[in-house]
Amino acid sequence: MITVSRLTKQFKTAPRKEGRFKALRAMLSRDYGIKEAVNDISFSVEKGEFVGYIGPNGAGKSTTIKMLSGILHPTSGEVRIDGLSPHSQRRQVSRRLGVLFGQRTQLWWDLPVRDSFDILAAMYDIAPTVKTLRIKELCALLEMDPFMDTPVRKLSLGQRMRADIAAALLHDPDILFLDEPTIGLDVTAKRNIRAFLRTINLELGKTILLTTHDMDDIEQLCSRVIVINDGRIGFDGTIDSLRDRIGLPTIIRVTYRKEMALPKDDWPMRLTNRTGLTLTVECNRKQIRAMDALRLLENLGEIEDVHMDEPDFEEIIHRVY
Ligand SMILES: Nc1ncnc2c1ncn2[C@@H]1O[C@H](COP(=O)(O)OP(=O)(O)OP(=O)(O)O)[C@@H](O)[C@H]1O
Repeated sequence: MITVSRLTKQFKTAPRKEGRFKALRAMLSRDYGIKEAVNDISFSVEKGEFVGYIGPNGAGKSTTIKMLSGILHPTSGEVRIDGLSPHSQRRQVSRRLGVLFGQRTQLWWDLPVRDSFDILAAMYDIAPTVKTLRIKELCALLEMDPFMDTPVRKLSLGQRMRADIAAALLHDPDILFLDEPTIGLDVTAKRNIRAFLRTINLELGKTILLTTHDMDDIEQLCSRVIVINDGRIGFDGTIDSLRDRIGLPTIIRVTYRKEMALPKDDWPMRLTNRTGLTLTVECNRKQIRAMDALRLLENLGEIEDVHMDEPDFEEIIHRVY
């Protein structure tokens, strides 16, 4: 559905510590620097996938999304959306694509939400009956009724984000590019938006590429994660395979009913603490499966309680960056 082949984007950058006009002259001459914002990346996304596209600040995420949606032209390489080029076949591609940049709104600031939707519907040539039905559905799903007649500038951030998501879905695209859809939202608003995105992915089969700095978004929504760092892809796979690759330990705390035996030296886990009848061990999922670890712990005595802490996802991502 989405194919990215050897995609590169270079930006010209003015030399530093130059005056304004010197910098301009440098841009026009050959005396400028080159920033490789995206450097030879390739990946493809199948229909119905929910992919997290993550990386530290300045890694090249927005630049990629802009090339994928036809806003920016690649320096080299190719993007295909359903076999079409987002740049040369922009109109056809835009019918299949919904794009959201969470930091900016695509709605008209001074107009009521309803009027913004009307303009967008006209731009996408949506028939009036279809438009009415779709707005009604989106209104119900995103609970927008209370603010449909409010000017966009008066909406809370959570309301504005819901209206923007509805705007991106108004023409019923199959593919969604979401750049920071939960930025700045409170816990409840985030939870509601995640639930909505999960529904449209699972029940309506929308293909979603999500850029976010919120690792809970990724962990709760994405079946696959692509990590970009300094313009290059550093990882592409499932969250579980990312956990395995980084290899942070799972921590298991076991409380026994009565005095237990202690592990032998050749144990495949590390005993980190013993307090009374409680043992804390670290095990690496690459070396031992959780079920096997529990079996070994059972051999030491009768277990009363088990607590298992998976490595923190933020910590895993921190190691990848
Ligand atoms: N128009 C431009 N001209 C010059 N450099 C640019 C331009 N746009 C982006 N860059 C540079 O390209 C790099 C990648 O930027 P991009 O906005 O894609 O990063 P990002 O991963 O989206 O970052 P963030 O998480 O902070 O939004 C950065 O170093 C940025 O400064």
